[in-house]
Amino acid sequence: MVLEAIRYKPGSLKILNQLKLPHQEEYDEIRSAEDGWHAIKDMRTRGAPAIAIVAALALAVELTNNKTSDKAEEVSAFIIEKLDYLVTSRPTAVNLADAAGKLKKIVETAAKTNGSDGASVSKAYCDAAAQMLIADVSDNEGIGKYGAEWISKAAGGGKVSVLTHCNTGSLATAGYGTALGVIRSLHANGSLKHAFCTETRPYNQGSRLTAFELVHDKIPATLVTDSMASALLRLKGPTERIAAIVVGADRVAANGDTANKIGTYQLAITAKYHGVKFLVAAPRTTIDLKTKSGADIVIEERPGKEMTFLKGPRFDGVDLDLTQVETISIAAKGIDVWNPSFDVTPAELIDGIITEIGVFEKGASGSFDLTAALEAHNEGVKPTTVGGL
Ligand SMILES: CSC[C@H]1O[C@H](OP(=O)(O)O)[C@H](O)[C@@H]1O
Repeated sequence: MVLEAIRYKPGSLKILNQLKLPHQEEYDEIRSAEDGWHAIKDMRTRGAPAIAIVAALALAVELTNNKTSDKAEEVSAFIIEKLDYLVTSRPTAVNLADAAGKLKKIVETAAKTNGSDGASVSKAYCDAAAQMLIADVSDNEGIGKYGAEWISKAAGGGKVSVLTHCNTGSLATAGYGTALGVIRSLHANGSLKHAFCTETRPYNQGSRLTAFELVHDKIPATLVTDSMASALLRLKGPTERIAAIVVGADRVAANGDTANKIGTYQLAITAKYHGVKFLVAAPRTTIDLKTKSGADIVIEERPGKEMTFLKGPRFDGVDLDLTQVETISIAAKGIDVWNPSFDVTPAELIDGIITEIGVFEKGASGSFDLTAALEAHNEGVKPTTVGGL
């Protein structure tokens, strides 16, 4: 059975409540932009691509089930206002802002079309939002293909072991995944020896979500603590040498600096120290050419209680009562808690940026110029797709 974080049909949107995984698989009904905003803010749905798609579809469901106006301009204004609100739910992942910008243009164009009315503007929006769900899966399959080819070529062929951080699979996207999509493609090609995933404190995207996906797909994998990940790169023997670390992204700046889940930067430093390839996997909708470098990326800070409370009511199969959970939290009572959700990895530590159109690598200058690379692609020049520098 395919893992679905998002279930959509015209007029109905359900999201898999990821706060309850892996213990419970429950879908929450999303009926409006407001419902969508809260689902994203609470992290019942998360992952840069999934955030954008859920936000867009939440508004689509609201438009489908609630008549707003017969006037094209009024529906256009309503949609734009709701999109501006949805973008405030989480600031770092650019996919949501990118989607909102594209959807606004579609709606403004529809409203200016001769003979348009409220219904035609609403339909133009809903059709575009629904298309995002479909396009994301095919983008991720392209990321998987190019990423697997690149890693296999860089490793000189044979089976490779790969480490990943956080969750970038079907639970972070419309399906298949980005960095986890690369692991899925390596596995499908018969090129994966072993996958390692980090637990990814404090939300535990790795131990709760990526582990869940790897077990679901029967991919040979081992869960490790965040602090152990670096030591793994020195290990020989049963783990064999890890050929690459592949991670997702929430925002890639024009120079290749990348914001991703907290803990990514230290993995990149370790990879550089041990001569292990470090790759970012993301669709082009995660590349933000307006952000010139990582210094300009806003890093979301989440509530400290996400660090000081155990997730969910169960621990090791035993129901924890609130007193026990409170005890754990008191350990942090009174102390300051800092919980940034992301960090920024400088481009100098990144060997390649895997996208659905190929792998961007640094030029002779030793740096990425994604603006030029994307312009070249638009003129028919494909990025380096296989192999090292
Ligand atoms: C393909 S998901 C990209 C990105 O999103 C995750 O963050 P969060 O779980 O807080 O939404 C993580 O940084 C992934 O790498």
